[in-house]
Amino acid sequence: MLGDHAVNPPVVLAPMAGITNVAFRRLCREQGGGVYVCEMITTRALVERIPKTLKMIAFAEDEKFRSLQLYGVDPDVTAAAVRMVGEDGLADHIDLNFGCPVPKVTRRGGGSALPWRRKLFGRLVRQAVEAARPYGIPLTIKMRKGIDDDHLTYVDAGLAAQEAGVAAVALHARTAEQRYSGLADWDAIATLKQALDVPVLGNGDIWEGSDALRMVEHTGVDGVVVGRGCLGRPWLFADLEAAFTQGADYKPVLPVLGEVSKIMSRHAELLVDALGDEKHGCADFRKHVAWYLKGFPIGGELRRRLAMISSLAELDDLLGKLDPGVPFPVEELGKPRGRINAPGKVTLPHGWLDSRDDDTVPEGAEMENSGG
Ligand SMILES: Cc1cc2nc3c(=O)[nH]c(=O)nc-3n(C[C@H](O)[C@H](O)[C@H](O)COP(=O)(O)O)c2cc1C
Repeated sequence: MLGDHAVNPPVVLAPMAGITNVAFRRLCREQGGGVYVCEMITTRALVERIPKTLKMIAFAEDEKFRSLQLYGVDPDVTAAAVRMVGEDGLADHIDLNFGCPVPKVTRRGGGSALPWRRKLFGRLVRQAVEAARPYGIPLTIKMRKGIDDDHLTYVDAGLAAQEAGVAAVALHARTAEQRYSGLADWDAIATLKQALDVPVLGNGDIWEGSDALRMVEHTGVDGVVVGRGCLGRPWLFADLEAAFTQGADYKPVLPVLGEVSKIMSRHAELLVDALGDEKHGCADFRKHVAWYLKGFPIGGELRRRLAMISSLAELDDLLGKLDPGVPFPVEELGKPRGRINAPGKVTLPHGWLDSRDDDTVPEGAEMENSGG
């Protein structure tokens, strides 16, 4: 379906803006096999060759299946971006983002707002697939259930994407209104799987290997997409591989604090390497500290100093103060982490919900900046 897979069914690292850069992808790849998607790239910024955007699509030389997520609203700009990826050989797989719920995206009609405008959505996906075809690049989409419970789109959008010729469809089984709150609706994933012939990937609330097994059993999906579960736990990919290889007999391998420290150190080193210097690498690493240490009994002062590190030597010095033998806090298993924000009304362009069949591109729809 998507390149060669070391793991069956395939495991995909969900694109996460600000997280899934070349350093984090390498860290995860060192743990297990899978498809690792880079941060979201805005189509307009790509076609305009904005240097910051081009830098974001850096792949490591040994990254065999280079996977890119594009965000666009205008079918012509998106098709141009896809052609550019093909012509310049920038990636081996393109995913289109129809899941982003943040106001700066949905108020322009993008991300999770777009599938509601079914003609525009269909045209965009069709043009993108056609643009990717000559280069043999598989194109997938990632979407939410819909805008809210009264405006669900996932079955229609899945069918339209299938007709347009996508290689697979991923569903984050929440509405945009839910953001990251509540539980993902795995029944919706099962419904989509029943409705489509192309492979369906399930996304939402995989915190442990056992969750992935349950999702596959419950929904029949062809693969799983994992987001927040690997924040501070890149070894989740080793667990997922073990779970899919060993089935119900699998037992998670839980690292002691000394092993977590080693992974933290490695992550920071990779970030310094990827971002060019200690200042930027260490600043980027700070947001990961709380995720790595969640639940471990560590004093507040040490935790605070770790979250403010500015050099690798300082990080190693502070990590050296931790007791390496402290066992993994098992009470944290299965608990949500990362972004868990409350539901909120979705900001949409004026009159968006009243005209499903309007296929004009909203004015100012294409964003200039990638990420966020
Ligand atoms: C920090 C963060 C950034 C995200 N950025 C993107 C993004 O750029 N593109 C996208 O399709 N989804 C993005 N997502 C959503 C995830 O890909 C995923 O769909 C969501 O977290 C649900 O999966 P999970 O329950 O495994 O976390 C982001 C999520 C988080 C937490």
